[in-house]
Amino acid sequence: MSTSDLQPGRFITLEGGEGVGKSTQMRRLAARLEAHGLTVVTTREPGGSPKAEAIREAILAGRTRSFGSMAEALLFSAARIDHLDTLIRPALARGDWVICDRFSDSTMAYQGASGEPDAAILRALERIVVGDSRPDLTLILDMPPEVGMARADARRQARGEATDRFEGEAPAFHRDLRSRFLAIAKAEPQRCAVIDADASEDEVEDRIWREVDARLLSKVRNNGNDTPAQPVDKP
Ligand SMILES: Nc1ncnc2c1ncn2[C@@H]1O[C@H](COP(=O)(O)OP(=O)(O)O)[C@@H](O)[C@H]1O
Ligand SMILES: Cc1cn([C@H]2C[C@H](O)[C@@H](COP(=O)(O)OP(=O)(O)O)O2)c(=O)[nH]c1=O
Repeated sequence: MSTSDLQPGRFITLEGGEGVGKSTQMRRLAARLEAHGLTVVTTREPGGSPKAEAIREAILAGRTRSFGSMAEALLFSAARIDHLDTLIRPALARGDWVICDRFSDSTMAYQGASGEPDAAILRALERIVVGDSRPDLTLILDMPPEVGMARADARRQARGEATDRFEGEAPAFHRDLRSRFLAIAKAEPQRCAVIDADASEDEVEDRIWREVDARLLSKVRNNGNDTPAQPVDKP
C-alpha cells in the first residue's frame, strides 16, 4: 500500500552530543519519509520559531551563562513553549511528520550535566512545558565524545565559526552528557532508540531507517495495530 495517506503525524526527535550527525541525519530521514509521500517538517532546538531563535542566539553566544544552569533551563523551556505552540503542534495537527534536531532530552542531559537543577526539577519542568506533546520516537545518536567533538571542530573551522556556549565545555562534561543520554534511553526504551553513529553517513541512515520503519511506519500502516507489517520499500 502507498504510505501517502498515512495519518496522523508523528513526532521524531534526534538527540546526542556535539557533532554526532543529527543535522545530517535529519535531512536524510526527511528525504526518505518524503519519498514515501509523507509531508515532513524539519526543525531544531533551541530555536525553530522566531522568538525561540532569539533566545537561541542569546544562549549560544554565552550571554546567559552567568545566570546559572537553572535559569538557562528556564530559557530553553521558554523557547520550547513558543516552538511547540507556533510550529510543532500545528504541524502535527495537520498530519505532518515533524523531525526536531534536539528537544527536551537535551535539557535533561545538558542542564543536568551543568550542575544546578536536579533531575526531579528538570522532569517537572518538562511535564509543564511539553505536556502531551512527547516525541513518538527519539533517536539517540551515540559515539565516543572525542569523535563527535573532532567532527564539530572540523565543521566549525570549515565555516569559520566560533566555539559556542557548550562546545567549549571540558571533555569530562561531554563524557557525562553521553552517559546521561544513554540513561534516558535505558529508562524509556519504548520511546528511545540508541543508534551507533560512529559509522558512515549511509550506514547511520540505514540504522535510523530500520528503527523508524519498525517502530512507526509499520504501526501506522496497520492503523495502530501492533501486528508486523510489510517493510516499507527503500527509495
Ligand atoms: N557519519 C559521518 N561520518 C563522518 N562525518 C560526518 C558523519 N555525519 C556527519 N558528519 C560530518 O560531521 C559534522 C557534524 O555533523 P552534523 O550533522 O552537523 O552534527 P550535529 O548536528 O549532531 O552537530 C559535519 O561536518 C558533517 O558533515
Ligand atoms: C535544546 C537544548 C540544547 N542545548 C545545547 C546543546 C548544544 O550545545 C546547543 C545547540 O547548539 P547547536 O548548534 O544546535 O548544536 P549541535 O549542532 O551540537 O546540535 O545547545 C542545551 O544545552 N539544552 C537544550 O535544551
